[in-house]
Amino acid sequence: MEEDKGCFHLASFIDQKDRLRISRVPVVQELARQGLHYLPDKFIKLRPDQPTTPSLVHEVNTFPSINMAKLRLGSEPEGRAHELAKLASGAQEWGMFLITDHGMPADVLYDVKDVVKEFFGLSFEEKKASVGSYANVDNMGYGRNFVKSEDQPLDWIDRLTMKAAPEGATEGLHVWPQKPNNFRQAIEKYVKESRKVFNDLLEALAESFSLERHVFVHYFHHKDSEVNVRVNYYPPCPRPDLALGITPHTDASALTLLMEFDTTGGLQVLRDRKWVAVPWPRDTLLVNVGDILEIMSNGRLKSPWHRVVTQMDADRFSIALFYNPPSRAEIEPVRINATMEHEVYKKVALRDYLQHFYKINPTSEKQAIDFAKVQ
Ligand SMILES: O=C(O)CCC(=O)C(=O)O
Ligand SMILES: [Fe+2]
Repeated sequence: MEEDKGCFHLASFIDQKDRLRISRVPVVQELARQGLHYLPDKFIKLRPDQPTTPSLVHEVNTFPSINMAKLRLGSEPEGRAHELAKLASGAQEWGMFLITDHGMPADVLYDVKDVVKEFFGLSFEEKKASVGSYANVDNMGYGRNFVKSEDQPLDWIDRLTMKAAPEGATEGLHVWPQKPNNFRQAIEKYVKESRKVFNDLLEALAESFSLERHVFVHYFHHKDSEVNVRVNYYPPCPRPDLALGITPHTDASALTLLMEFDTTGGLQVLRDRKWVAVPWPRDTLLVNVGDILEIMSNGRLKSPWHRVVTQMDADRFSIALFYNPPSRAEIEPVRINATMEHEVYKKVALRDYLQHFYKINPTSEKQAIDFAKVQ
C-alpha cells in the first residue's frame, strides 16, 4: 500500500553541511485513515525491549491536584496555606500538577474542543487551504515539530501551531485556520482566560517558596508576553508499542497549560528513571513547568522530561498553551540572598535560549537547559 498518497507536510531543516533541506513528512491522520495494519519504518521510535507501557503507577494518589479557588488571595487562610504548601511540594516533586476550580468558563473550553475537532475533521486539502504551513517561521502553521533530518524517526502526530499573543504576532501570516470561521475567536477567548490562571499560579508559586509574590509574574506584561498555542492530534496508531506521539522533551515555556480530549491517557513523565503514566482525569486541566521557569526559579522547580504514547483504537487531542515573557527579555534566576544561595543558573536572553533549544532538540535526554547553567 502506498504510504502517504501524496499527503505530506513540508518540513525544512539545516543539514550537517549547513544547507537548507526540505523534507516531506507523511500526514499521520491520512495514514490512519487508510487503516494501516503496520507501522511505516520511519515512525519506529522504540525497540521492542523498550516498551511504551509505563511502569505500574503506585503514586496515583499522590499526584498533585491544586484547587485554584483556595489559592486566591482572600480565601480562607488555613485552607490557602495548605494549598500553597501542596502546590510547592507537588510542583517540585513532579514538575506538573492538575488544576481544579480554575474559574475557566465551561463554554470557553467547550468551544475550543469544538473548533479543533471541526478543523481536524476537514479533508487534508481543506485543512491546507484553511491554514498555511511554515516550517521556517517559528514552527508555526499546520505541520510538524522538530524535524531535523531525512532519516530521523518521526512522531505519530499532526499539529497546528499559532502565536496567540502578543497582539499582532502573526500579522501577515496565514497561520490561523480560516475554517471553521470561529476558530481564532474560540482559541483567543481561551487564551485570555488562561492568562489569569497562569498569573495566579506564578504568584502562588513565588509565595509558596517564600519569595516576593511578583518575582516571576513581573516578566509577563499583558501587552508583550507570549502565548503560543499548539494543537496536537494523535490519530489511532497501528503499533503503539513501537511509536511515540511526541518524543521525550521539556517545554520551552515558563508554564504550559494542557487540555486533552477525546480520550484520556497518553502523557507520561519520567520519574526516578521510569516512565509513569500521568493520572489525568477527564475534563481536568494540567499545568507543567517549562525550562524558563526552571531557570527563573534557579532550579527550585524542574521542567519534567515527558513524552506522549499513542493508542490503537482511539483519537486523542491535546492543546498546549505555552506562556513566556517577551523573547527580547533577559531572564534572571531569583536570589533570596545573593551571596548565600548557590547559583545554578545564570542570566540569559530568552531569545538566545529559545534559539538554542530549537537548534539542539530533539535530544535523547534533558540537555538544552545546560545552556543556562553556571559552569
Ligand atoms: O499531549 C499531551 O498530553 C502533551 C503534549 C506536550 O507535551 C506538548 O505539546 O508539549
Ligand atoms: Fe510538552
